Amino acid sequence: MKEYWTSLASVLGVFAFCQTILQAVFPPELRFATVKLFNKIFHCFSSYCYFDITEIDGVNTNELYNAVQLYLSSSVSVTGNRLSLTRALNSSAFTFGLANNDTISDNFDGTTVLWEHVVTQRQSQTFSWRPLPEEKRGFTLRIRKKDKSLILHSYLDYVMEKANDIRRKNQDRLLYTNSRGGSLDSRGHPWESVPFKHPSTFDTLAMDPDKKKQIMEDLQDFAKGQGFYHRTGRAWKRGYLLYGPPGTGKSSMIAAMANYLGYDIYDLELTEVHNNSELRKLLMKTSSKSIIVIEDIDCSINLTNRKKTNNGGGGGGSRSYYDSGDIRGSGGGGGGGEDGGNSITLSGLLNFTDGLWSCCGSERIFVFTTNHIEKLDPALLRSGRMDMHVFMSFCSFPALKILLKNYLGYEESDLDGGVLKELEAVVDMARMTPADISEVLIKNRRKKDRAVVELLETLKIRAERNKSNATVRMGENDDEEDEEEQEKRALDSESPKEESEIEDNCNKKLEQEEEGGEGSGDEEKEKIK
Ligand SMILES: Nc1ncnc2c1ncn2[C@@H]1O[C@H](COP(=O)(O)OP(=O)(O)OP(=O)(O)O)[C@@H](O)[C@H]1O
Ligand SMILES: [Mg+2]
Repeated sequence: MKEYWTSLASVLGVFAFCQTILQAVFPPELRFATVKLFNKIFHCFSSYCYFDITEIDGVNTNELYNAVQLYLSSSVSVTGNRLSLTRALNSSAFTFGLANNDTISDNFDGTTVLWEHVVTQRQSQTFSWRPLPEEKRGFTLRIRKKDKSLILHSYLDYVMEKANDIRRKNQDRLLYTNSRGGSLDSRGHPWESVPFKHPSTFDTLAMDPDKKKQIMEDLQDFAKGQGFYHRTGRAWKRGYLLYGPPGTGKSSMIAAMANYLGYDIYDLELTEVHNNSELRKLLMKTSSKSIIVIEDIDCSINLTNRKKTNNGGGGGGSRSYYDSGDIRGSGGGGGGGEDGGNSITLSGLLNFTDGLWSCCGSERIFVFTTNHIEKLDPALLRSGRMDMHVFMSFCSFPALKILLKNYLGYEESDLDGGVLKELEAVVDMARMTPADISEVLIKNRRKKDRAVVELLETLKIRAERNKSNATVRMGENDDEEDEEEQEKRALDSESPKEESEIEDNCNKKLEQEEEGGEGSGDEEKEKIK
């Protein structure tokens, strides 16, 4: 044993001596060149090639390093013995990482590669504009020389793509706003973000199931359509215009879209943007896989400064949500179309949605919402800008069934056939929005039977009122101001008088029900189970 230690000490001694001689005799440049030469000779005889992916590239963070770290986290969590664990800000999951100087192999297209996580102490602090971490981190990728040209690029693309998927899955989606009015944050970003936690989904959205399915399929086709858009020479983006009366679910639909696709939302407040170039900068700072939203586009800026098309009374071309019913044509008037000190032009907005700049980045959805489609310039509505126009209407019978299920847990079979028929008969004529209907249901959610009775009463009264309004209107001449007033009344929530009428009717009905169904024959049978 003693001999062993003596020989080890002498070997180390000789090694240290040689090193001192080398350092003393050879200048650093020569030493460096010698090491390089040895490395070269070693690599000539090795059948592998190595790629270093450092955490910091110059002074910038290397995106590939983060991607590799995330990518490997999915496989090391299964195989590794000693792992590092992190949870990023806004993340809803833990990330496993390869421990320092540990290795892991991976398979791609039948080829095995080896990853090593290399961590070394950074030598003396060199000058830098920003403080660098004390440790130098990086990954070394080892690939067989013969496989290099075959897989390197596709493998790294695959790693990046997988990492993005993992990031999206782990991370809470974000809702961005430009409400700071053009000022930038410390990292030069014009957007502020908060975690996006809106619970609306396509399941909770009350609308015609066929229309819903069509939108969901369209979104799916878009998300999977990279190849298609590339082949057809189109920018990978899609525009949706959601229009309809207030409270019909336009904003809820945007949230459902984001939740469905897992995209972030950029809520663009146009009134906070001062000019076209600012608008362009905002666009450039959005990420792919996102939905860019402009709500109430007709109120944001004056959008008729390209050409006036729709003033002067509801001619054939203008559409509005009233077209589907029996009311009027054009909204006329400026609404909120004041410039308000900002100089965004319609052409600026058109370029934003469909100009050359709109293609920087990819996989983006533009959604505009409005209560008054007839006020928008047709240029904004054309395909390519707004590819799909979705009319969010008053509550229909299929939509009502969805609300009953979501709010009261009632399936169609849980309700009496007679009640269902009555609901179906009045719901269209009542022209109530899903927001109004959900309010009735929320109010009575502890007493489900009462909720249905009250809903039915409310619908009946609204339908009756609309019917008599329509009759009066048919008798009068079509004075525009008059119509506007009636429209307002139709959209108003029920008056106090109406409310007490509904209350009385409900109480009467429920009392009769409690009495045990002796009373009014047929009507009494039409009760909720
Ligand atoms: N189609 C719908 N399905 C389910 N809930 C709805 C629907 N429409 C409205 N609601 C309910 O009404 C509330 C208001 O809806 P939302 O904000 O989406 O309406 P909107 O069309 O965007 O209105 P506005 O035009 O005033 O912005 C939501 O919180 C939601 O609960
Ligand atoms: Mg809205």
